[in-house]
Amino acid sequence: MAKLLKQPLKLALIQLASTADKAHNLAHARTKVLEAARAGAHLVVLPECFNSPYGTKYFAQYSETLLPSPPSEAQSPSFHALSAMAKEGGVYLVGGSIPERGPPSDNSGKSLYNTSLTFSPQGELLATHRKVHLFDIDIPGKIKFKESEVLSPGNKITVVDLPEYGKVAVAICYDVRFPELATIAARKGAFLLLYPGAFNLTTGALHWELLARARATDNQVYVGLCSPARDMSAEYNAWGHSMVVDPNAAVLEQLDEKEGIVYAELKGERVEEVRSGIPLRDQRRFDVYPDVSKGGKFEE
Ligand SMILES: NC(=O)CCC(=O)C(=O)O
Repeated sequence: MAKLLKQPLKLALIQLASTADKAHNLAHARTKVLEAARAGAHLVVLPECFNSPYGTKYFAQYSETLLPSPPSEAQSPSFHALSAMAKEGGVYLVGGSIPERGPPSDNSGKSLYNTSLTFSPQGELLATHRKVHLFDIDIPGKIKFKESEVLSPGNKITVVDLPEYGKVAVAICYDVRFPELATIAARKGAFLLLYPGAFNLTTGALHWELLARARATDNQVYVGLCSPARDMSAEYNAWGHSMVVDPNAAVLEQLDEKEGIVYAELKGERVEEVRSGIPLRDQRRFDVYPDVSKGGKFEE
């Protein structure tokens, strides 16, 4: 069977310290992406909302228009900055996420999205992922957040082909809580699930590592979670702890809450070794439950 990951890949997750100043954030992201590229990274990832503060009241103010594609510099300075950093560094770049303004995807009339752009080492746009599961939670006394007050959800699963390496799935933060999305992406051949994300101090402590390791265990793939650095003067305090987990759910590297870069060397043999030791792929019972990756529906 052909390897899912064709050759070793050095992954870098940038736990970026962002501010309220978009131009500064873009310039700072460039410095860190080029640092990762100089360190030999082939695939570099930025955090969720890396160019803005994270909060429902900021999405409209920081939003950019991506359509028609490619947008002009005035429509989307972040698109152009990300494309240029990927090209300058000669790396694949998953550009975290940015607030996007676009036509509404449903009848809510809401026209803002939380959107991730992936670029090739030549600076070409390879994929766009709009956050599918919006972060709506209410834990009394701890945290209440409702992205759906202002955002529309995306409607597709995003798997990007990096021709020299293989397929990578990109989703955003709260999407990690939904195992179907990860399983469909893995069954479509992804060797790595990447989630730019900004968990908080309540759920981060409880679930961040657990979910990364769960998605790796379920699917026997690498998982990368890339957070902003924590800023206690901001309204939303990100958990940090960007991490890479291997296909057997071992945490390969993890940061604390401060700015930094996590590096990990991903190998196709490791995916194969884990899958041949515990051969879940040959043991599924699609006679008992449907194959969600083929659009199967459960019938009682
Ligand atoms: N930005 C997000 O989607 C946050 C998700 C989160 O904190 C969670 O607990 O899930």
